[in-house]
Amino acid sequence: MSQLVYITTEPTQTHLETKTNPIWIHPHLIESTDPIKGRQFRVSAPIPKNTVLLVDRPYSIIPVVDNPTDNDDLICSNPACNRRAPRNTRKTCPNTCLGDVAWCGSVCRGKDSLRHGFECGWLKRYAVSIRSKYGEYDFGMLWIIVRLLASRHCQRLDLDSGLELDPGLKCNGWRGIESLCGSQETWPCDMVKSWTGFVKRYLLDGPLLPHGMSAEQVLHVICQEEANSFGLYPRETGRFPVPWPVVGRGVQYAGAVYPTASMANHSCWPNVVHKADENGHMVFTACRDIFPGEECCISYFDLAEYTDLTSRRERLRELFRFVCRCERCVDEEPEEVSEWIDMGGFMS
Ligand SMILES: C[S@@+](CC[C@H](N)C(=O)[O-])C[C@H]1O[C@@H](n2cnc3c(N)ncnc32)[C@H](O)[C@@H]1O
Repeated sequence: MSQLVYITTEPTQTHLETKTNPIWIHPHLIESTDPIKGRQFRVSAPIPKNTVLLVDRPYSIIPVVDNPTDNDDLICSNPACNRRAPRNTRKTCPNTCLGDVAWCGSVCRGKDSLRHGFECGWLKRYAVSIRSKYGEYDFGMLWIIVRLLASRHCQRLDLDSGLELDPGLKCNGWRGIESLCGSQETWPCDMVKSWTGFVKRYLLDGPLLPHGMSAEQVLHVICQEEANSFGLYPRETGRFPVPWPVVGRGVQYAGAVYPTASMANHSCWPNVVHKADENGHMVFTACRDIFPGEECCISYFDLAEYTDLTSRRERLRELFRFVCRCERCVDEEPEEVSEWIDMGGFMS
């Protein structure tokens, strides 16, 4: 059922540093489909430990920091940069739309003017009130959606946003966003209802947000974003067995949607670790030797924090609403639970 999709050259330092190169995929990384998990990555030939398997750039990325004015972790808003914007050298929005919006310098601010122009009025009008009314999580979710729409806007105008489509890569650009899993059926009715309200209040097509999509389409994008977005942390996620002494992945500094990296399924015994580089590009690295035909999985959470089967499954249920069917969980589960899940039951 698997097909070879990606043929690329070997990664080079120059490639990893190039901002216009949308993504890099190891030639032995292939896409296939699993009847339960959906799309997945597999390898077609042996992959030695420590090999870089994927470098993907975000289609939408937002900073996630407390007190942006005091924080050196704020990222540059220019998608072609996304480096840290230290407080003493950063440039802010002349329209003072939001303290979390910054650029590492005036060159990046100038290059990002079209993309930021799409979000600026919306942020100025709604950011403070959404934050105070609904809190940081919902504000972040809505801002990621606005930034997805902003990237789509730039891509449609065919401007040099650094997000241009490569015809050989079906997961890149807005087409990649459209291919993400997640729909109204994935999420409980009360969440979908609340998101429907958000769309009507804050995300409708209009002069403030000229995206040309219907409310139903925007709601679908939220359902996809919630099933696929990544938190960015200063240290890698997914080493197992957990090294001793335990070193956590650190404090989240950004949230992002990666069209290709989103194809990776979760395992509680992952063979791939993931971490964003200094440009916010998501890098997948083999954390052990991987054999031909094996699935490549990352961990969606910090394995040092959730150790037993129940807490791991509960975490995934909370975050993504699925029952983990990775090798480790299936091995650890009592037989009657396994039969119940196979019959379509859901763990509560
Ligand atoms: C980020 S997407 C991964 C790619 C996805 N399989 C696809 O088809 O696009 C996350 C979704 O994949 C599925 N998934 C990922 N890991 C899984 C696992 N360990 N067990 C069961 N389903 C899994 C769940 O449906 C989850 O909501």
